[in-house]
Amino acid sequence: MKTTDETKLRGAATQGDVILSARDICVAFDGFKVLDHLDLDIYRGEILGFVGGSGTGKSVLMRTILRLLPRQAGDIHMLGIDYDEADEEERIALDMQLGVLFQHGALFSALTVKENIQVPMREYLDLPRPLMDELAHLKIDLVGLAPEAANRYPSELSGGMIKRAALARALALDPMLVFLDEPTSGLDPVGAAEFDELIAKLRDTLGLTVYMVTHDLDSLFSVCDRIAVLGQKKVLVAGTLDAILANDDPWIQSYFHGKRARLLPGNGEQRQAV
Ligand SMILES: Nc1ncnc2c1ncn2[C@@H]1O[C@H](COP(=O)(O)OP(=O)(O)OP(=O)(O)O)[C@@H](O)[C@H]1O
Repeated sequence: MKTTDETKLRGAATQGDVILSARDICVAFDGFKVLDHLDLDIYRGEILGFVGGSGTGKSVLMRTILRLLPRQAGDIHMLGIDYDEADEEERIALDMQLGVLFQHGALFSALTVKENIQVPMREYLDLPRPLMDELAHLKIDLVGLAPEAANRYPSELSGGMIKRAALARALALDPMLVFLDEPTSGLDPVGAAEFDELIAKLRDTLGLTVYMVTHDLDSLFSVCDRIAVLGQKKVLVAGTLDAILANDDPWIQSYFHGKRARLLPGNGEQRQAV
C-alpha cells in the first residue's frame, strides 16, 4: 500500500530531472581517504553505469549513498530532500524508493525466493498474506523466473536465477531507483546479455532509474545511457559513451580502448578496424 508521503515523493520526482544528488562526499577508513569531495547526479529514468579500477571505491560510494556506511562530509539529496534533515516519516518514504541488488545476490539462505521477496514487504508494509503472495508472484514473473522458483531455496538456484530473484526482491516495493552491484558478474555471456535486456526492459516499462556498478564492457556499451568513471577518489567524468570514449584520461583510454573494448559493437574503433 502506497502511503500519502510516497505519492508526494513520486510527484516530486517529476519536478526535476535529478533523482539523487551527492555533493562533496568524503569517506575515509582509519584516516585513509577513499572518496574525497566527490560529486554525482543520477537522472530520472536513466541507466547509469558506474566504473572504476578495482578498489577505487565503487562499492563504498554505493553503500554511502544507501547510508550503509558513514561519511565524514558531504550532502545527499534524494528527490530534493536532504536525508539528514528529513523527519522519520520522510526517511521511511525515501528508503522505500530505493531497491538494491548486492553483488552476490545476498538472499537469505533459509528463506525461499518468495519469502525473500516478501522481506521488504514485511518490513515496510502491513499486508494480508494472500496479497503478499500475489505480489511476490508478480515480481517473480516480472524478472523472468518460472512460477516454480517461488518455493525454491537459494541453494537450489543457478547463478542467473539468484540474480533474478535478488532483483525481484529489490523491486518488491516498486522503488524509483535501483542500485545494482556488478549484476552480471559470474554470469556467462548469454546470461549476462539476457540480464542486461531485462534491466533495459524494466527501465522502459516501469520507468525505473538504474545505478549499475559494473566491470562488464558489454553492459556499458549496450544498455547504459550514461557512464560515470571513478578515479582519484572522485567522479573523473560522467557522460554518454561517446563523451567517455573521447576523454583522454589514461585509465579511461586503456579501459575503453583496450583490446577487449575494441571488439565490442558500438565502439567506433571496432567499426574502423573492420
Ligand atoms: N568497511 C571498510 N573498512 C575499511 N576499509 C574499507 C571498507 N570498505 C571498503 N574499504 C576499502 O575502501 C577501498 C575501496 O573499496 P571498494 O570495495 O569500494 O572498491 P571497489 O571499487 O568496489 O572495488 P572492486 O571493483 O574490486 O569491487 C578499498 O581500499 C577497501 O579496502
